[in-house]
Amino acid sequence: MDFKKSNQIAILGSGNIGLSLAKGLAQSGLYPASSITLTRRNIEALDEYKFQGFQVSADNVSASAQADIIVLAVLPQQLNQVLDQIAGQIDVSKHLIISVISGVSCEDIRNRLKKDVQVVRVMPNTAIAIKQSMTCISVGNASQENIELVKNIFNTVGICVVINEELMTSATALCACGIAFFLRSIRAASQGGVEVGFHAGEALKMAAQTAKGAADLLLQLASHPEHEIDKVTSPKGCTIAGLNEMEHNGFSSAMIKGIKLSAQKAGELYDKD
Ligand SMILES: NC(=O)C1=CN([C@@H]2O[C@H](COP(=O)(O)OP(=O)(O)OC[C@H]3O[C@@H](n4cnc5c(N)ncnc54)[C@H](OP(=O)(O)O)[C@@H]3O)[C@@H](O)[C@H]2O)C=CC1
Ligand SMILES: O=C(O)[C@@H]1CCC=N1
Repeated sequence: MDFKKSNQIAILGSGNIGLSLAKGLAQSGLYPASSITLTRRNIEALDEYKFQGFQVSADNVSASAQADIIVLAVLPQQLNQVLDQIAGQIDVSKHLIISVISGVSCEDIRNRLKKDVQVVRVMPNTAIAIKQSMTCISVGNASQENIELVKNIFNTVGICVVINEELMTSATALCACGIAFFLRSIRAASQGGVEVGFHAGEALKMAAQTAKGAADLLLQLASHPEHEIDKVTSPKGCTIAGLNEMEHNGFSSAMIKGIKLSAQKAGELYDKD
Protein backbone atom coordinates (compact mmCIF):
# COMPACT_ATOMS: atom_id res chain seq x y z
CA MET A 1 0.00 0.00 0.00
CA ASP A 2 1.16 3.51 -0.79
CA PHE A 3 0.88 5.21 2.58
CA LYS A 4 1.27 8.61 0.95
CA LYS A 5 -2.32 8.09 -0.17
CA SER A 6 -3.48 7.22 3.38
CA ASN A 7 -6.55 9.25 4.04
CA GLN A 8 -8.50 7.64 6.86
CA ILE A 9 -7.41 7.99 10.47
CA ALA A 10 -8.96 6.33 13.49
CA ILE A 11 -8.09 7.83 16.87
CA LEU A 12 -8.80 5.14 19.46
CA GLY A 13 -9.25 6.97 22.76
CA SER A 14 -10.48 10.48 22.07
CA GLY A 15 -9.70 12.20 25.33
CA ASN A 16 -7.41 15.13 25.95
CA ILE A 17 -4.55 14.33 23.59
CA GLY A 18 -6.62 12.40 21.04
CA LEU A 19 -8.98 15.34 20.58
CA SER A 20 -6.11 17.84 20.55
CA LEU A 21 -4.53 15.86 17.71
CA ALA A 22 -7.84 15.66 15.85
CA LYS A 23 -8.33 19.43 16.11
CA GLY A 24 -4.81 20.14 14.89
CA LEU A 25 -5.10 17.76 11.94
CA ALA A 26 -8.44 19.18 10.88
CA GLN A 27 -7.16 22.77 11.19
CA SER A 28 -4.08 21.93 9.16
CA GLY A 29 -6.20 20.77 6.23
CA LEU A 30 -4.03 17.66 5.94
CA TYR A 31 -6.86 15.44 7.16
CA PRO A 32 -10.37 16.94 7.03
CA ALA A 33 -12.67 16.15 9.93
CA SER A 34 -14.65 13.74 7.76
CA SER A 35 -11.55 11.54 7.33
CA ILE A 36 -11.00 11.19 11.08
CA THR A 37 -12.92 8.71 13.22
CA LEU A 38 -12.88 9.41 16.95
CA THR A 39 -13.63 6.60 19.39
CA ARG A 40 -14.34 6.42 23.08
CA ARG A 41 -16.75 4.35 25.20
CA ASN A 42 -18.79 7.32 26.40
CA ILE A 43 -19.63 8.40 22.87
CA GLU A 44 -22.07 11.14 23.97
CA ALA A 45 -19.05 13.15 25.06
CA LEU A 46 -18.11 13.40 21.36
CA ASP A 47 -21.40 15.01 20.18
CA GLU A 48 -19.73 18.38 19.66
CA TYR A 49 -17.14 16.76 17.38
CA LYS A 50 -19.78 14.87 15.41
CA PHE A 51 -21.43 18.23 14.77
CA GLN A 52 -18.08 19.55 13.48
CA GLY A 53 -17.92 16.77 10.88
CA PHE A 54 -15.74 14.17 12.60
CA GLN A 55 -16.93 10.57 12.50
CA VAL A 56 -17.52 9.27 16.01
CA SER A 57 -17.86 5.69 17.21
CA ALA A 58 -17.71 3.50 20.27
CA ASP A 59 -16.54 0.59 18.10
CA ASN A 60 -12.75 0.34 17.92
CA VAL A 61 -12.94 -2.71 15.67
CA SER A 62 -14.92 -1.16 12.82
CA ALA A 63 -13.09 2.17 13.17
CA SER A 64 -9.78 0.32 12.78
CA ALA A 65 -11.03 -1.74 9.85
CA GLN A 66 -11.95 1.42 7.94
CA ALA A 67 -8.71 3.26 8.71
CA ASP A 68 -5.27 3.33 7.13
CA ILE A 69 -3.68 4.95 10.18
CA ILE A 70 -4.69 3.87 13.69
CA VAL A 71 -3.71 6.27 16.48
CA LEU A 72 -3.61 4.70 19.94
CA ALA A 73 -4.47 7.40 22.51
CA VAL A 74 -5.93 5.63 25.54
CA LEU A 75 -4.29 5.60 28.97
CA PRO A 76 -1.51 3.03 29.43
CA GLN A 77 -3.73 1.01 31.79
CA GLN A 78 -6.50 0.93 29.13
CA LEU A 79 -4.24 -0.17 26.28
CA ASN A 80 -4.18 -3.96 26.51
CA GLN A 81 -7.95 -4.22 26.28
CA VAL A 82 -7.98 -2.05 23.12
CA LEU A 83 -5.11 -3.97 21.50
CA ASP A 84 -6.86 -7.29 22.19
CA GLN A 85 -10.05 -5.92 20.62
CA ILE A 86 -8.46 -4.79 17.36
CA ALA A 87 -5.70 -7.41 16.92
CA GLY A 88 -7.84 -9.59 14.64
CA GLN A 89 -8.57 -6.60 12.41
CA ILE A 90 -4.98 -5.60 11.74
CA ASP A 91 -3.86 -5.90 8.14
CA VAL A 92 -0.08 -5.52 8.06
CA SER A 93 -0.14 -4.51 4.38
CA LYS A 94 -2.55 -1.68 5.10
CA HIS A 95 -2.33 -0.40 8.64
CA LEU A 96 0.17 1.96 10.20
CA ILE A 97 -0.05 2.23 13.99
CA ILE A 98 0.86 5.51 15.68
CA SER A 99 0.99 5.30 19.47
CA VAL A 100 1.05 8.40 21.68
CA ILE A 101 0.92 6.29 24.84
CA SER A 102 3.56 7.04 27.47
CA GLY A 103 5.82 4.25 28.61
CA VAL A 104 4.76 1.67 26.00
CA SER A 105 7.34 0.57 23.45
CA CYS A 106 6.73 -0.17 19.78
CA GLU A 107 7.75 -3.75 20.53
CA ASP A 108 5.18 -4.04 23.36
CA ILE A 109 2.48 -3.06 20.86
CA ARG A 110 3.71 -5.37 18.09
CA ASN A 111 3.90 -8.26 20.54
CA ARG A 112 0.25 -7.78 21.46
CA LEU A 113 -1.07 -6.96 17.96
CA LYS A 114 0.88 -8.56 15.13
CA LYS A 115 4.65 -9.01 15.10
CA ASP A 116 5.18 -7.40 11.69
CA VAL A 117 2.70 -4.54 11.82
CA GLN A 118 4.41 -1.15 11.45
CA VAL A 119 4.35 0.81 14.71
CA VAL A 120 5.63 4.34 15.26
CA ARG A 121 5.73 5.93 18.70
CA VAL A 122 5.13 9.67 18.99
CA MET A 123 5.03 12.04 21.92
CA PRO A 124 3.12 15.23 21.11
CA ASN A 125 1.79 17.78 23.55
CA THR A 126 -1.60 19.47 23.86
CA ALA A 127 -0.41 22.51 21.87
CA ILE A 128 -1.00 20.21 18.89
CA ALA A 129 -4.59 21.52 19.01
CA ILE A 130 -3.27 24.88 17.76
CA LYS A 131 -0.53 23.40 15.53
CA GLN A 132 2.22 24.33 18.03
CA SER A 133 3.24 20.90 19.33
CA MET A 134 6.80 19.83 20.04
CA THR A 135 6.49 16.21 18.97
CA CYS A 136 9.16 13.55 19.42
CA ILE A 137 9.01 10.51 17.16
CA SER A 138 10.71 7.14 17.38
CA VAL A 139 10.33 5.30 14.15
CA GLY A 140 10.12 1.68 15.30
CA ASN A 141 9.96 -0.71 12.33
CA ALA A 142 8.27 1.74 9.96
CA SER A 143 9.29 1.94 6.31
CA GLN A 144 11.07 5.07 5.11
CA GLU A 145 7.89 6.04 3.31
CA ASN A 146 5.86 5.82 6.50
CA ILE A 147 8.51 7.66 8.50
CA GLU A 148 8.21 10.52 6.01
CA LEU A 149 4.42 10.34 6.27
CA VAL A 150 4.51 10.59 10.08
CA LYS A 151 7.10 13.39 10.02
CA ASN A 152 4.94 15.29 7.55
CA ILE A 153 1.87 14.89 9.76
CA PHE A 154 3.60 16.11 12.92
CA ASN A 155 5.50 18.92 11.17
CA THR A 156 2.15 20.18 9.94
CA VAL A 157 0.83 20.47 13.50
CA GLY A 158 4.02 21.84 15.08
CA ILE A 159 7.66 20.82 15.00
CA CYS A 160 8.86 17.22 15.20
CA VAL A 161 12.18 15.55 15.84
CA VAL A 162 13.13 11.89 15.49
CA ILE A 163 14.77 10.46 18.62
CA ASN A 164 15.92 7.05 19.86
CA GLU A 165 13.15 5.12 21.52
CA GLU A 166 15.01 4.86 24.85
CA LEU A 167 14.64 8.65 25.15
CA MET A 168 10.86 8.64 24.74
CA THR A 169 10.14 8.75 28.48
CA SER A 170 12.52 11.69 28.78
CA ALA A 171 10.73 13.39 25.88
CA THR A 172 7.45 12.77 27.67
CA ALA A 173 8.68 14.66 30.72
CA LEU A 174 10.33 17.55 28.88
CA CYS A 175 7.78 18.15 26.12
CA ALA A 176 4.41 16.55 26.96
CA CYS A 177 4.42 17.17 30.73
CA GLY A 178 6.43 20.31 29.96
CA ILE A 179 3.32 22.13 28.77
CA ALA A 180 1.95 21.88 32.32
CA PHE A 181 5.25 22.97 33.85
CA PHE A 182 5.45 26.12 31.73
CA LEU A 183 1.77 26.87 32.24
CA ARG A 184 2.25 26.68 36.02
CA SER A 185 5.21 29.06 35.70
CA ILE A 186 3.04 31.53 33.80
CA ARG A 187 0.27 31.15 36.37
CA ALA A 188 2.76 31.81 39.17
CA ALA A 189 4.07 34.90 37.36
CA SER A 190 0.53 36.22 36.98
CA GLN A 191 -0.09 35.71 40.69
CA GLY A 192 3.02 37.76 41.35
CA GLY A 193 1.62 40.34 38.94
CA VAL A 194 -1.56 40.61 40.99
CA GLU A 195 0.52 41.14 44.16
CA VAL A 196 2.25 44.10 42.49
CA GLY A 197 -0.92 45.74 41.27
CA PHE A 198 -2.58 44.21 38.20
CA HIS A 199 -6.00 42.65 37.91
CA ALA A 200 -5.92 38.89 37.44
CA GLY A 201 -6.97 38.91 33.77
CA GLU A 202 -4.49 41.52 32.67
CA ALA A 203 -1.71 39.96 34.77
CA LEU A 204 -2.27 36.58 33.06
CA LYS A 205 -2.23 38.09 29.58
CA MET A 206 0.92 40.09 30.36
CA ALA A 207 2.67 37.04 31.84
CA ALA A 208 1.69 34.79 28.91
CA GLN A 209 2.87 37.28 26.24
CA THR A 210 6.12 37.78 28.19
CA ALA A 211 6.67 34.00 28.26
CA LYS A 212 5.94 33.79 24.53
CA GLY A 213 8.45 36.58 23.86
CA ALA A 214 11.09 34.80 25.94
CA ALA A 215 10.55 31.52 24.04
CA ASP A 216 10.66 33.31 20.69
CA LEU A 217 13.94 35.04 21.59
CA LEU A 218 15.46 31.56 21.90
CA LEU A 219 13.70 30.03 18.90
CA GLN A 220 14.00 32.90 16.45
CA LEU A 221 17.52 34.03 17.38
CA ALA A 222 18.85 30.53 18.23
CA SER A 223 20.09 32.23 21.37
CA HIS A 224 21.02 30.82 24.81
CA PRO A 225 18.82 31.72 27.81
CA GLU A 226 21.71 33.10 29.86
CA HIS A 227 22.78 35.33 26.96
CA GLU A 228 19.29 36.83 26.86
CA ILE A 229 19.09 37.00 30.68
CA ASP A 230 22.36 38.97 30.76
CA LYS A 231 20.66 41.64 28.63
CA VAL A 232 17.85 42.01 31.17
CA THR A 233 19.85 42.01 34.41
CA SER A 234 21.10 45.57 34.84
CA PRO A 235 23.90 45.91 37.45
CA LYS A 236 22.46 46.42 40.93
CA GLY A 237 19.08 46.24 39.21
CA CYS A 238 15.72 44.79 40.04
CA THR A 239 15.86 41.77 37.66
CA ILE A 240 18.92 40.18 39.26
CA ALA A 241 17.40 40.83 42.70
CA GLY A 242 14.22 38.97 41.76
CA LEU A 243 16.01 36.22 39.85
CA ASN A 244 18.45 35.46 42.67
CA GLU A 245 15.59 35.41 45.18
CA MET A 246 13.86 32.79 42.99
CA GLU A 247 17.04 30.72 42.77
CA HIS A 248 17.57 30.92 46.57
CA ASN A 249 14.09 29.39 46.76
CA GLY A 250 14.98 26.54 44.41
CA PHE A 251 13.49 27.70 41.09
CA SER A 252 15.85 25.86 38.68
CA SER A 253 16.27 22.97 41.07
CA ALA A 254 12.51 22.45 41.36
CA MET A 255 12.10 22.33 37.56
CA ILE A 256 15.01 19.91 37.11
CA LYS A 257 13.83 17.60 39.90
CA GLY A 258 10.25 17.67 38.57
CA ILE A 259 11.35 16.73 35.05
CA LYS A 260 13.49 13.88 36.39
CA LEU A 261 10.61 12.50 38.46
CA SER A 262 8.16 12.78 35.56
CA ALA A 263 10.57 10.92 33.26
CA GLN A 264 10.97 8.15 35.83
CA LYS A 265 7.21 7.89 36.33
CA ALA A 266 6.59 7.86 32.54
CA GLY A 267 8.60 4.65 32.38
CA GLU A 268 6.48 3.01 35.06
CA LEU A 269 2.96 3.66 33.70
CA TYR A 270 2.41 0.46 31.70
CA ASP A 271 1.89 -3.06 32.98
CA LYS A 272 2.46 -5.44 30.04
CA ASP A 273 0.33 -8.16 31.64
N1 LIG B 1 -2.63 14.50 27.85
C1 LIG B 1 -1.46 14.74 27.29
O1 LIG B 1 -0.99 15.89 27.26
C2 LIG B 1 -0.68 13.65 26.67
C3 LIG B 1 -1.04 12.33 26.82
N2 LIG B 1 -0.30 11.34 26.22
C4 LIG B 1 -0.72 9.94 26.35
O2 LIG B 1 -1.96 9.85 25.69
C5 LIG B 1 -2.78 8.88 26.32
C6 LIG B 1 -4.12 9.51 26.66
O3 LIG B 1 -3.93 10.52 27.62
P1 LIG B 1 -5.06 11.60 27.87
O4 LIG B 1 -5.61 12.05 26.58
O5 LIG B 1 -4.48 12.59 28.81
O6 LIG B 1 -6.13 10.70 28.64
P2 LIG B 1 -7.71 10.83 28.66
O7 LIG B 1 -8.18 10.04 29.82
O8 LIG B 1 -8.12 12.26 28.51
O9 LIG B 1 -8.13 10.09 27.30
C7 LIG B 1 -8.25 8.71 27.16
C8 LIG B 1 -9.52 8.45 26.40
O10 LIG B 1 -9.59 7.08 26.08
C9 LIG B 1 -10.96 6.72 26.11
N3 LIG B 1 -11.00 5.27 26.27
C10 LIG B 1 -10.74 4.52 27.36
N4 LIG B 1 -10.92 3.22 27.09
C11 LIG B 1 -11.29 3.14 25.79
C12 LIG B 1 -11.61 2.09 24.93
N5 LIG B 1 -11.63 0.81 25.34
N6 LIG B 1 -11.93 2.38 23.64
C13 LIG B 1 -11.95 3.65 23.20
N7 LIG B 1 -11.67 4.71 23.98
C14 LIG B 1 -11.34 4.44 25.25
C15 LIG B 1 -11.54 7.48 27.28
O11 LIG B 1 -12.93 7.76 27.11
P3 LIG B 1 -14.06 6.75 27.64
O12 LIG B 1 -13.82 6.53 29.10
O13 LIG B 1 -15.33 7.44 27.28
O14 LIG B 1 -13.87 5.50 26.84
C16 LIG B 1 -10.77 8.80 27.21
O15 LIG B 1 -11.51 9.77 26.49
C17 LIG B 1 -2.02 8.40 27.54
O16 LIG B 1 -1.47 7.15 27.23
C18 LIG B 1 -0.96 9.44 27.76
O17 LIG B 1 0.20 8.87 28.28
C19 LIG B 1 0.77 11.63 25.42
C20 LIG B 1 1.16 12.91 25.23
C21 LIG B 1 0.50 14.03 25.86
O1 LIG C 1 0.48 12.88 32.68
C1 LIG C 1 0.56 11.94 31.87
O2 LIG C 1 0.77 10.79 32.28
C2 LIG C 1 0.41 12.20 30.40
C3 LIG C 1 1.62 11.81 29.63
C4 LIG C 1 2.26 13.07 29.17
C5 LIG C 1 1.28 14.09 29.47
N1 LIG C 1 0.26 13.60 30.13
